[in-house]
Amino acid sequence: MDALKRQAAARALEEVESGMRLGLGTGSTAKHFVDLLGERVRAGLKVVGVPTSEATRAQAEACGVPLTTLDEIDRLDITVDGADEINPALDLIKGGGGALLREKIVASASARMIVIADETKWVARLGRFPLPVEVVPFGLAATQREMGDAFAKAGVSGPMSVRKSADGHVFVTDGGHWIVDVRLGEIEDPPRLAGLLSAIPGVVEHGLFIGLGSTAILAGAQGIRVIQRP
Ligand SMILES: O=C[C@H](O)[C@H](O)[C@H](O)COP(=O)(O)O
Repeated sequence: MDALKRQAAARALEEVESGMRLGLGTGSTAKHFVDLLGERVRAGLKVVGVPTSEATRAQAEACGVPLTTLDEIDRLDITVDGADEINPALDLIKGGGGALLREKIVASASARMIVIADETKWVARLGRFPLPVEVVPFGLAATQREMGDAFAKAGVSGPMSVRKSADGHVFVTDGGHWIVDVRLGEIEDPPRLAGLLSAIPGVVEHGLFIGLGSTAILAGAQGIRVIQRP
């Protein structure tokens, strides 16, 4: 599986040209991209990156990829990032690694978002992967009640759990927030659910990426598929 992730990352690197401003994703697949990008940078490629997490920042710095921020430049050419699920509309579930907030800000500031993944991430309908929802710790129970109402309006339901780290403590995002993972099963109308969740005050962001993915690069046993958003 790791070899497939690296193949998808290598194919995405073919889209990168000198002078580009890049969004650098987070997770085990995006990590391959940053690694391969670092090799090209050390060989002379001129790019600048905006990392989507502190983990990616540390990796990019170690690889020698020059970094900037969205305060210093206004637009990015391409963001390359992984996903937890990808559907045929190239809508995504992201946030399995907890980086969804910065990932969405960076993808939104990019002319193109290239999603890299192994074939197992491709699904007919989003929702098998628990939907991550980033929340403010204050008023958590009230926020979860409103989330439950939003799920009911969107025709889905499922148990919610506050994400824990391996050490048993509550997982805290780079932004200082918590993540509620929701096991919904198939989501019939992801754009509608995305809108309902975004309207809840205690929800900082959610892992539904609607209309952001431009291209998906999927690596599988039969080779690589490149899919453009319809
Ligand atoms: O928060 C994490 C990100 O959304 C990741 O891009 C996503 O979870 C996919 O990660 P991986 O490539 O490790 O499966």
